Parts: sequence; structure tokens; C-alpha cells
Amino acid sequence: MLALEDLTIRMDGADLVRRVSLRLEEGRITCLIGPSGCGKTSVVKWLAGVLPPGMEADGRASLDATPIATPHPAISYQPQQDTLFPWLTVAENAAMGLEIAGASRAEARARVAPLFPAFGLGGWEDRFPSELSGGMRQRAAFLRTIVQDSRFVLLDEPFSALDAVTRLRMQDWLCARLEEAPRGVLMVTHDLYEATQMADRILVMAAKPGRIIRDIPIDTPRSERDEAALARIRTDLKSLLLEDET
Ligand SMILES: Nc1ncnc2c1ncn2[C@@H]1O[C@H](COP(=O)(O)OP(=O)(O)OP(=O)(O)O)[C@@H](O)[C@H]1O
Repeated sequence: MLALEDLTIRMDGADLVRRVSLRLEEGRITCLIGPSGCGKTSVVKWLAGVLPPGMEADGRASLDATPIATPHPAISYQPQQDTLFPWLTVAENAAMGLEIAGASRAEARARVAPLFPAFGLGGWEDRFPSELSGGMRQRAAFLRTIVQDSRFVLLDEPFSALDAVTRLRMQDWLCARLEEAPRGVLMVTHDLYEATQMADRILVMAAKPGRIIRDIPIDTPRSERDEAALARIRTDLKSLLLEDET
């Protein structure tokens, strides 16, 4: 289990995020939702160990109850922006995460190669990021992150640039992959459908300061979820988010 306890992030003397705690379990997806600017990305960046200079943070991370410093090899991270290296091909970019984690170039390429078709990138392996659409770049960045063997994965709006059908395909791919190889996922999303379809737990943040105001477990297995029950959860989520705006 990866635990984050009591994270407070300050900027210019004010609390941007106050006392956020959460736990990620292997095999479970936790979605983090909340209004724009409430600090979701900042929480994820802190866990990834890449909080920007100018933000100060107090908080504790632990892995199986042992305190850890971040960045940590058990945690991989896909930022909101695709951050592909423009001078590397799609195949080289996709393999980069594995190479940084210690795999040889050949081994990394062999691991990513079979995944390109499922990611809609078959035939684009030797192209450069500038030749790809925004959605393709996002899928290449997702591939680079998810192919790593880390026990925990932080995904910041991983499917935001995808069309509706591709988005459903990638959501299904991720859920199926997690059934085969359970990992703990923390996913930031603005899409309430995505959250209710995919999450085992939804954490709702409010703004000013950013804090968790609701923790909603969804215990029914994904394949057995009843649309009417999910619609009720989405209605509750909408009211919470609207209340926070007023
Ligand atoms: N690098 C930075 N330097 C200064 N301020 C920043 C930086 N990154 C974020 N902020 C500010 O911190 C606050 C929280 O931003 P953050 O990106 O964490 O929110 P968010 O909930 O993820 O938003 P969104 O849903 O729009 O992505 C915002 O007010 C934002 O303007």
C-alpha cells in the first residue's frame, strides 16, 4: 500500500492544499476529482516527487508502512502535458521509461513493440511527436508510463485529449491490464463517467484551500456495475462540485 499522509502545500504563504491524506492499494483505481485549480495536479506532483520550485510542502509518503522519499522507483507518473522528447521517435519515447528504470534498449523496445496497435499507434513507431495528433501523443505518453513495472501509477488526466471511442478503448485496456497485473492507480479526471466506470474509490477535492471533502468507495466489480447506481453517484458528485463553486 502507498499512503500519503497530511500533505499541505503552500505557495506565497497561503495553503494551496491542506492536510490531504490518501491510500492507494494494488489492484485498485482511485480517481481524484475536483474543480479546476483546487490542487489535484499539485498533490500528484508531490507524490511523484516533482513539485515545482516555489511550492513548499509538508507531508509523509510511505510504502507498506515504511516511510519513503519521492521520486521513488515503485511509483511511475504521467503528467498532464505529454512531455514526449521531440527529438526521439514514438518507439524511442515509449521505451524511455523502461530504459530509465534500467532495461536495456533492446529489451525496452521489445516490451513496447506489441502494444502499439492497441494504442492506435501501429505504423507510427518511427515518427516524431511533432507528426502526431494531440491524442496520439497522449497515448504514446500513456504507453511509456503504463509499460513500466512500478507498483503504483499516477495518471494526471491521461485520456483528456482522446476522442470518445478511443477514450473508452483505453479505459477498457487499462482496467483489463490491471486485472492481469494488479497495480495501484491514482487518476486525476474531470470526467464523472470515467470516474464512476473505472474507480474503486473516488476522492472529491474542494478548492481554497484544496482538501478532500468526500471519499466514495465503489465496491461493485466494474463488470457488474449497474448504470442506475452509477448515475446516482454522478448526481451526488455534480451537487458536491456545484456546491463548492458557490
Ligand atoms: N508551477 C506553478 N507555479 C505557480 N503556481 C502554480 C503552478 N502550478 C500550479 N499553480 C497554481 O496552483 C494551484 C493548483 O494548481 P493545480 O494544477 O494543482 O490544480 P488542479 O486541480 O490540478 O487544476 P486543473 O484541474 O485545472 O488541472 C492553481 O491555483 C495554479 O494556478
